[in-house]
Amino acid sequence: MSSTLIVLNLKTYLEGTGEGAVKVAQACKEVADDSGIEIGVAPQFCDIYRVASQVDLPVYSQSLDPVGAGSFTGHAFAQCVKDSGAIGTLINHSECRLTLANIDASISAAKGVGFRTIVCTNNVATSAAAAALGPDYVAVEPPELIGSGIPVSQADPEVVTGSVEAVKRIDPAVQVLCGAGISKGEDLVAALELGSVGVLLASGIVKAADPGAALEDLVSKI
Ligand SMILES: O=C(CO)COP(=O)(O)O
Repeated sequence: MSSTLIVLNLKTYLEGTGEGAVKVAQACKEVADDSGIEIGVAPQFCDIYRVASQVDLPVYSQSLDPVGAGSFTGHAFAQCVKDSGAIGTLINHSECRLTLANIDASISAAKGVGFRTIVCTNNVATSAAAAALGPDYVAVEPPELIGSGIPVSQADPEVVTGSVEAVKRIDPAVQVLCGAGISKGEDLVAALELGSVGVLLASGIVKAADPGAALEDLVSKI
């Protein structure tokens, strides 16, 4: 039985010097501690160090580049992201898409530093393709539902069940998350009932008037 995972992607919703990201991460930690459910947070690169050094919570980068040390201006180098305090990374988010070759190379770079890898996909076919590259998780998020407030579990349950089936067929060790429009307790329950092991989410929590209360609601039904 896989354990439930929630990853909160902060995207570029929060301005300032990281205080907002730390505050949301603290709310995640409180809810994780109270509920026993693993919650991770993916802040902007510039906030990783601050969040990871102030909050005892798994921190992910929002992407990672397939580069080593050297002349790679403007890239996110896995070792430095790790040294900043991250334990894993999103790869190929819909808002930060990569070529197939670079998804593969980013997974290798991430694994090279012991990172947990979450490859985002947009449909069943790309979920299957991502599974063939051997990440820890595939997170299926239909782009048209991202930020819509309409949960994928309701609007497109087949993309979740189809991804779960396809991924299992390709590599049973890869686990599936789903995301897009997830914000409420019933959305998380539905996501789990569709066979995913958790959710990747953003606006429903980050933009809520009280992110802590929104997180409490998210975990309230399991
Ligand atoms: O893109 C997402 C998480 O990575 C989903 O975003 P929303 O939760 O805002 O729909």
